[in-house]
Amino acid sequence: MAKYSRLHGSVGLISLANPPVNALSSVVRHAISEKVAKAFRDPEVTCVVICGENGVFCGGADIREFASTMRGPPLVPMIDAIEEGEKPVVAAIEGVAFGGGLELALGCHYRIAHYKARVGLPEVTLGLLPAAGGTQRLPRLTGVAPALQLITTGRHVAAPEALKLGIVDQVTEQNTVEVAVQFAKSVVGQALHNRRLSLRQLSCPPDGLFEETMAQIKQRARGAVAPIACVQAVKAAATLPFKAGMDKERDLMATLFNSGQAKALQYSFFAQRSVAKWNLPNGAHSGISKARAVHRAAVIGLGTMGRGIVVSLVRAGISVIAMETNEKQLHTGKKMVIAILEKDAQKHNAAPRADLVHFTERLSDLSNVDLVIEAVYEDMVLKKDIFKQLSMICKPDAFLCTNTSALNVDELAAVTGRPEMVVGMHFFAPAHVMKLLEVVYGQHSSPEAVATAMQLGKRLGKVSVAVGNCPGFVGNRMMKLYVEQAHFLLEEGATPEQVDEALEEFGFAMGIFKVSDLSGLDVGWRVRKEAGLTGAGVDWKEPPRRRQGRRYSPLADLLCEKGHLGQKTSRGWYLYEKPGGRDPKPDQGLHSFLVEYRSKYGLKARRIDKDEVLERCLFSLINEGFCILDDGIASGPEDVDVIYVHGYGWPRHRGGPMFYADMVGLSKVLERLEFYHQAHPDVPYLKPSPLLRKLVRNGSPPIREWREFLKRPHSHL
Ligand SMILES: CC/C=C/CC(=O)SCCNC(=O)CCNC(=O)[C@H](O)C(C)(C)COP(=O)(O)OP(=O)(O)OC[C@H]1O[C@@H](n2cnc3c(N)ncnc32)[C@H](O)[C@@H]1OP(=O)(O)O
Repeated sequence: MAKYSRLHGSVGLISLANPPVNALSSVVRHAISEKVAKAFRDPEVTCVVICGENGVFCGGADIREFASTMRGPPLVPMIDAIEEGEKPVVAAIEGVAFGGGLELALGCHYRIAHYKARVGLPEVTLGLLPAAGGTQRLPRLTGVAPALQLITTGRHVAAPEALKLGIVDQVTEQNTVEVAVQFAKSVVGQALHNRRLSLRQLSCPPDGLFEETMAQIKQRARGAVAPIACVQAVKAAATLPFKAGMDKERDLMATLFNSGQAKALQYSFFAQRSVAKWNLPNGAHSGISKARAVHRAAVIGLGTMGRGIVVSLVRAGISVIAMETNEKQLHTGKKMVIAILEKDAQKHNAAPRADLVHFTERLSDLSNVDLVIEAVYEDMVLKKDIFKQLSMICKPDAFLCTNTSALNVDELAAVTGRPEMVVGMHFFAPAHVMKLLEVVYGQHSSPEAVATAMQLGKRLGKVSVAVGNCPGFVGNRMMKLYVEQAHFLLEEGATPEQVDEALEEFGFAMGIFKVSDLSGLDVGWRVRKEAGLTGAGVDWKEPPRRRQGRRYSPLADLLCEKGHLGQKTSRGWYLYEKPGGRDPKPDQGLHSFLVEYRSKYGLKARRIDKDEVLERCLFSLINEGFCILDDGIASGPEDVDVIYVHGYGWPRHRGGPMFYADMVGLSKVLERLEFYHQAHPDVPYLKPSPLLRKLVRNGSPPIREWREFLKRPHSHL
């Protein structure tokens, strides 16, 4: 809704009141239309100010309404009516003016923003375009190039930048509404013609701007259609009269609005918010569990992961003790951490925050920290030794966290005298860049420990998801099967290029073999050795290409044995021009190696099409996602999807693996898994999960109803 009052006798003040973000629901749109008409009718009112209650102007259209038939007055005529009015209307922007909120402000004749406010048109991130005149008015205000950049990326800008771009007329550090009211009174009687953006002429955009932008977008959008429609709409602003541009904007929006991509992106928006409201099988949940403040933290191990974690903590203003026993690693780690912090400082024109980090070789220096994150390499014996020592050295109420990506958190907790204070904090490399954090609760982790790790993740700017303890947790447990299928496809006749091409066409930023070359083939090799799948622990009585009773491909192990570890050695699944090279080229040597390998094991190469690549790789991963839900390791499909979108390069416009399964149709996923399981009985994880079967039996309910089919958590609290 929106409230109306009269200030100083002549100023009509309309306040949007729809907490928490004053979204433009049908009720709000109705109220705004009514209040604007009332102010325009009132002969005592000479000017109008539109603001939002509770320090937020407006978070845009109400996204929840998109799933049903849109009711209430549409935005376009409402905004047009404001612009056409004969009394000056001023938008007083606090907090945010996003999407329809900014479009509403663009319909006003003036915009005053608080210096901390942000404005933007993020519709593209929801699979849409700004269809309430945003694509037509913004270019007329800022010029075509800046508008094109903002609309195609959805980037938000802070008030000072908005002022430079001409989006707002004034920025204030004082009470924005009061400043806007005074401003509105001061412009009464001035001509409004020039303030109506729809009447402004656009200056010619630079030559080739649209072609270049379109080419860049096609390259980086990975199949997303909304950015392309955004370019077309802005081009219409630059080439057509306002009214015709509005028609084009409306037509383009009509094609996007009901698209699968828009549904996926809107699902992702809410999924990301839902994971913050975590709940555990024992009944603990975010609503009742209090986090403890972390003032001082420590990171053990200054390899790639440790360094990134230190940087993330410092960026959040937390003082850190960075501990590393290897002198050379300590030296290199320190240099790299300081270099990143200095680069940050340069970027923000501020002093480096290196004073927040203390580097040490002594574990005993950690006696007074609130929370420790162990980030040494994946060796259970080493980690146990560290946790035993930490348990004795750290103050009794310090949380002990491990950055393990797959090892048993309970086993580590068991060697400490405080298992309730132990949780996993699984960061993704590079930790100062990647958004995802899996917070792994063990059998004994206290709600306070989980809440503290989740809260710390939020403070570090991460998307944190609480997950249960099992080998690989959620992300890596699913990933393992996807990687295995890709290796099997090579055995059966595919090349790394064919597999990667299919995955990249699907929307992954990089195919699985390119990712493997980038991270180093030795990472998985070490894990497989630990698991007894290769190296000294193997039971050689088993037939070749079988381990622990099931199909196994030793292809990656053989490459590792040859020293082909990926980019760092210039050879892996691809060829690189030099060690550390980034540009993968097909490797004829690798192709010959595959031919020899198949011939050695009597495997007949066959043609494998893209559909099979996608089904084998993605459906096996999805099937494991259903098992994870059934096991209670993730509390809902949104958790799995958020992990895959933010940590594993799953294309956001496809929502995530579980959302994708819903889109494809659960019965189709089940039918294809049954087919592949029959064809490959020695791959047990292709057997459809009981949860998937149960959902299909129950008529394949939409994803938002899946939680009703999961085992209910039992409260032990
Ligand atoms: C006819 C088609 C027209 C389309 C034009 C549009 O306007 S499309 C919408 C464009 N707007 C956006 O994309 C903004 C989305 N929101 C945000 O970026 C952020 O929520 C925020 C406004 C910057 C606030 O961030 P903050 O971190 O403070 O809070 P949350 O993100 O946690 O949000 C709080 C709750 O509000 C819900 N919510 C936010 N925006 C909307 C919205 N536009 N519509 C509906 N609901 C919204 C959000 O889901 C949170 O809800 P909870 O139930 O508390 O989880």
